[in-house]
Amino acid sequence: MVNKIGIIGAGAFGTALAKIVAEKGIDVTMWSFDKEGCDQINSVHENKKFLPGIKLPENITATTSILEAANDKEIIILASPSLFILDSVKKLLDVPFVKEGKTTIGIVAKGFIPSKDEPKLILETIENYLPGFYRDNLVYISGPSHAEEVATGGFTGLISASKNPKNSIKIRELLSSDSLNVFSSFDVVGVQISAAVKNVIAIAFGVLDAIKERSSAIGDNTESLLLAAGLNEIMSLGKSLGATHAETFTSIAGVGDLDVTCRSIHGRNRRFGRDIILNNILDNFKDYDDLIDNLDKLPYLPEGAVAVGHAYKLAKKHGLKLDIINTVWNILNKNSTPEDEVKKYLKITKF
Ligand SMILES: NC(=O)C1=CN([C@@H]2O[C@H](COP(=O)(O)OP(=O)(O)OC[C@H]3O[C@@H](n4cnc5c(N)ncnc54)[C@H](O)[C@@H]3O)[C@@H](O)[C@H]2O)C=CC1
Ligand SMILES: O=C(CO)COP(=O)(O)O
Repeated sequence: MVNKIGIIGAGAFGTALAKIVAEKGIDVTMWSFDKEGCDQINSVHENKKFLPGIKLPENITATTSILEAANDKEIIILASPSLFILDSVKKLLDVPFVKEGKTTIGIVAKGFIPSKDEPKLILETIENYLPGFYRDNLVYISGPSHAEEVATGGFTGLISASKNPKNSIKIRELLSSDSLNVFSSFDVVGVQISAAVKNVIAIAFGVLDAIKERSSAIGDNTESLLLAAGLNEIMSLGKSLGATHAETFTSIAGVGDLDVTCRSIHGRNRRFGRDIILNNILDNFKDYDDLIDNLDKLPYLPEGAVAVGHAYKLAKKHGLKLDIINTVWNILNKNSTPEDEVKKYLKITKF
């Protein structure tokens, strides 16, 4: 029986998972990037910036020392956003328990990692940094799981994907609770592609959703069309990159997460798409690079804005015509107006 774990990253999701685990009587040490957030978790038992209004159990403690959070823990969950995950992994390399392979590592970040040749999946990148014995032993955790609902006990399904079934079961047992139902999968590639690309589709969905408020040319029918087409793009890219199980895309890791990210009021990628239309948010950035360099100026993190650049490159490399990914890429690069890009995608002339 595991009695203490480390969670690297004290954002909304890391905190929500910490709460689920701590309520089972397992002590949780969280690594927090920011000192103020760390102090708040320890003093008032709340993560006011990333998960406000949620009282945290007292067996969750926070620290700004990765060593303290990760050493001597049988399981570590990496919950930094995809943009920063590699920095967190590099810091883990000095942790004796990690160096000696004594820990099982789960990862929840959704996105790609840039590399010289072509964008890489999170697990394969992390494996290359960690000692060799972690190869094929990491666990990827995904599924439709907005932190706000996980933290308040909203019934949620998750997928625990690993090439090593013992490890996926270990994470499944750690996270399973009255409100969290966790399933195992071997398809680490399919699950990761689904998680990264649904964020891109959700930006397109948000754009459409905002236009829907202004025009009867876009309705629920149009949005479902986008969802179905989006799932096809996820599947095409997934198959090209080595997804092993077709069922991944019809599971909670595929269509489930796509649906919640597109439709939930908690969805940040959807919100970003809506802000593009309703608040002209792209006017604040010179170009795509400026947007990516200044993502931290937004009040929320739309990881799909980063993922679209990677997905666009991968689609090109694999000779895939993925129209929604192209549309979001064109919108963020301001190749024409978002409305014109949507018209082009739908092959219509006016709203
Ligand atoms: N929020 C959600 O509902 C869910 C999130 N996820 C995934 O979990 C990962 C974490 O997302 P959230 O918890 O939502 O993040 P968040 O947006 O709530 O928090 C961002 C976190 O990043 C930290 N941070 C900022 N700059 C940093 C840096 N330079 N280095 C390291 N950390 C830094 C912040 O201190 C904060 O802890 C993401 O990849 C996301 O896709 C997965 C499922 C659900
Ligand atoms: O992955 C998520 C839900 O499963 C969170 O999606 P957003 O990043 O769009 O909020």
